[in-house]
Amino acid sequence: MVTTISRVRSGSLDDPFAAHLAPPEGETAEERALRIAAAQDAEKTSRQIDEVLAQSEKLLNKKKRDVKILLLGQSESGKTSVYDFTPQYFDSERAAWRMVVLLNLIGSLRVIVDTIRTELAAPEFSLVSDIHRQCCNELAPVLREEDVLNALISPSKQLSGGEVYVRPGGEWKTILATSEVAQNTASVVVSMRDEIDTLWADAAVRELLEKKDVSLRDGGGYFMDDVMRVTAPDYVPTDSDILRARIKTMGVEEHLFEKESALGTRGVKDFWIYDVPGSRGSRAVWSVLQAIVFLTPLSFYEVLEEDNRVNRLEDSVVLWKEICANALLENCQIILFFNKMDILKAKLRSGLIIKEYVPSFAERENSYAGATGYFKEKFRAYHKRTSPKPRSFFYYETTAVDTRSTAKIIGAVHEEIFRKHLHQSILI
Ligand SMILES: Nc1nc2c(ncn2[C@@H]2O[C@H](COP(=O)(O)OP(=O)(O)OP(=O)(O)O)[C@@H](O)[C@H]2O)c(=O)[nH]1
Ligand SMILES: [Mg+2]
Repeated sequence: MVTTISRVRSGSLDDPFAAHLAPPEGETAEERALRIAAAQDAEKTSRQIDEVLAQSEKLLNKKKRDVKILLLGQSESGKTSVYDFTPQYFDSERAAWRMVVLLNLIGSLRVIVDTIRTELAAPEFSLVSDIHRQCCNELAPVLREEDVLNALISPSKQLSGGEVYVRPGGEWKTILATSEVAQNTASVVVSMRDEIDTLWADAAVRELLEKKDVSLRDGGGYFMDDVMRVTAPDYVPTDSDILRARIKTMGVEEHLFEKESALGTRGVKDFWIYDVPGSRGSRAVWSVLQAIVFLTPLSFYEVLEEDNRVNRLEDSVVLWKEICANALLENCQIILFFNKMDILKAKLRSGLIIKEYVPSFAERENSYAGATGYFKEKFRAYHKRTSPKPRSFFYYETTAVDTRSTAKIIGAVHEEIFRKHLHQSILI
């Protein structure tokens, strides 16, 4: 979940672009230990991702004449969503996605059961009673299935921490679709569907969740309102279920996006899209790319989940400059997507005042056009200033969850990338 900061933190910070990663003032020894432990965890995850990427590099090198596009952007920027609009892509995979939906459902159920148990353990008057305790006990076998499935598909237990990570390459889909263990999980959930639904429909439970500020609806992976539908024995996920389902990829995910055989002159055949979770990919992979699609939400009003002292937009800008300046990428097209524009519009409608977060925005028009125009110029200026040699600046405003408009934009982007690639391979 993302925390919202109320204001720019101190007068000395001009705006998010100027803020820095220094430890907070007055940090206690305990806070310091926690911060260092978190950094070490992140380092470990990043090392594992690098290993996967090193393997991918070999794969990439075999695809010399194909077009290779890397999706980049901080965690949660929309990299995976932006290519999720091709329904045919999912057709063979619905059995696996059914399991992801069920896993997401169990995840929500776990949050509910934990909240009830905590309340039951509290000494004072409680909203829930022994009936709920019994209900939670009955549901324990369902909750256990979460670990069972995670053990089946997660490459590392330590990394999962309540969230499901899978290895890249789609192998997990085959496992989920075909393994007996997964089939058994589905049967356990199906056999308890009435109990799950009853618990979710319980007024006291709803009141408790509200009182404890437990919001299950944020983000993807929310299926509680569809319990009876998604736990039907013959349930097959719809496209929109698949888009909503949430699973994290550990390492790079490779998609063969489309056969460009009609355009396949001079052996240029396919478009490969690489989706790397988190923000940074391996530098070695960069040298073989034709294009990077760089995603950033304009979330100047938010701080990073992993470090609440760093503004999210500032973090994106740091990465943007690094990408633009990198010598390995000097021939690579970099295409900027301002994503989650639906959220920005909604925030502005509900009264967001930009200059309260970005003082340098000053008296410019506090509107969607004002915001996108201002930040576009910032990104363009960094692009121009840091690129090793001149190159065009490509920029789009996107709402990745709006699949139809995104499909159009991606189509245009591919055409542009393809044209440049063809041009270059003729020159070589
Ligand atoms: N409202 C809205 N939500 C979006 C948009 N793009 C993505 N999301 C949601 O934001 C969340 C994160 O999107 P992902 O595509 O998983 O982000 P990611 O960049 O792949 O994240 P990692 O894999 O963790 O690096 C998901 O719940 C998406 O449904 C958008 O344009 N608008
Ligand atoms: Mg992703």
